Amino acid sequence: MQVESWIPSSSYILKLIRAAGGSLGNGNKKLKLARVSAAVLSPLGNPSRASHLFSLPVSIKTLTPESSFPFVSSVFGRRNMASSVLSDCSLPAPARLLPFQRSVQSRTSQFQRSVSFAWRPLSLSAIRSTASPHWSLSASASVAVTTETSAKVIDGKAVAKQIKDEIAGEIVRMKDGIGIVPGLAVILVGSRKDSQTYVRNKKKACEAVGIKSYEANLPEDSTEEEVLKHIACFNDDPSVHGILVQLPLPRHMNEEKILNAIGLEKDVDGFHPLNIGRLSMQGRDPLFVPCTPKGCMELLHRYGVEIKGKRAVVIGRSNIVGMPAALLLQKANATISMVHSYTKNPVEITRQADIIISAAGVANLVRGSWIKPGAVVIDVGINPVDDAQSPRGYRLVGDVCYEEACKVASAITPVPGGVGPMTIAMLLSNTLSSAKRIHDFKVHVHSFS
Ligand SMILES: Nc1nc(=O)c2c([nH]1)NC[C@@H]1CN(c3ccc(C(=O)N[C@@H](CCC(=O)O)C(=O)O)cc3)C=[N+]21
Repeated sequence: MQVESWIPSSSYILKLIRAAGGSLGNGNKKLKLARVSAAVLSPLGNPSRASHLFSLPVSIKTLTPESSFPFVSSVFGRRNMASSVLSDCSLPAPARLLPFQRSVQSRTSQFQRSVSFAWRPLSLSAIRSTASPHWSLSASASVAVTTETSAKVIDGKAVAKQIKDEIAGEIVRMKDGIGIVPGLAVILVGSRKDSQTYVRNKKKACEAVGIKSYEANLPEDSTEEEVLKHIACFNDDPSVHGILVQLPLPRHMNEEKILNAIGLEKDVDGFHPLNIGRLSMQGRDPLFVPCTPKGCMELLHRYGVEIKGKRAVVIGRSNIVGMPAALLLQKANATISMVHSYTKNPVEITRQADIIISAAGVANLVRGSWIKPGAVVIDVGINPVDDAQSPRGYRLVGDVCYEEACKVASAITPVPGGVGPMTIAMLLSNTLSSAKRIHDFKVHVHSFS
């Protein structure tokens, strides 16, 4: 199955809703408690599948890619965006149909066993040589193994900040050494609010570390040729070391054709098929690794999580996250399984994992019961759920029911503040290493990139 073509069947959506603790059927009592709110994004703006749900007692929103609802399933990209915003696992307990029922005693002992794998209690050697004293301090707090277990929070924001500081230092070194400043060009087509926000954030991040940013904003109705012309221009521009075409592109454009036009040596997103192809081959290395999966791996490394020989499950198989994440994990010698919309027993498979990377784009899909005690959980999902309390009218939640997962996992990334900031840090890192490669500037021993 191609993720691009994935529109979940209504039965799958129902399964997800149930898995997330929602209740859809008979029994008013259950219903009252479940307060399920589901949003189904129809890639064609056609609510046909969603309409099955209208007959059910859940509140459904049908979204189109043009909808003002931001950030829908960024992990899936455009045509494939199908997101169920399900009952929040912070809702009253009865909505959680899959509680963890284990005695405190046994849970503790299981933790002690698993912690020994996840945390070589973070000795300095477990952390990459780039770790600053500041960092090692925060990372060295080991996981509390108490009766009231709570996962260590993998602080993506702090790691990203540290990486950005390292990058800024390297950029000064490069500028002083050879008078070159790395440049990143971002092409944005159309006026999606979420894309505009992402592009703005990338620009700010570039400025903060000393990368020069270039921007091409094209109207929604631009032709493919116009986009290709801009790419050709940036390909030829020696001050540009990285080119990023913000996804998703408008529907009338051929994403593959456009991404293929980016010069391989400037493909800082790592989406070029040759880069992805090399990622999948033994003994080959891509010029660039896609930013989000690279950020996930960096978090695992910096928190001293051993990958070799471990069982890893990746949920979702998009071109930009799930697939490259699985390829990276297997390159790091994990045994990987991929869970997707056709997987018959996702809970059973996910529960075997020592490391879970979830990139499904479905809010609260992964419940506590999906997680093996002591597993490390990386949550890539950035799903908006309505929240009247929030100034934006929504808040972001991950694919993982954080509250439940905290009690089972040994470490977990929060949303926001987990993988998201790492994606941007990796983009800066890829841009810096591109500039270094193009200008043959020596990689600093301690530099990040
Ligand atoms: N060519 C291309 N490359 C991408 O890498 C790419 C893309 N297109 N299209 C959209 C997705 C999404 N994406 C994110 C980057 C940062 C955050 C991020 O920093 N998130 C913050 C929260 C932001 C907020 O609060 O609004 C966090 O998780 O803490 C999220 C999502 C990159 N993408």
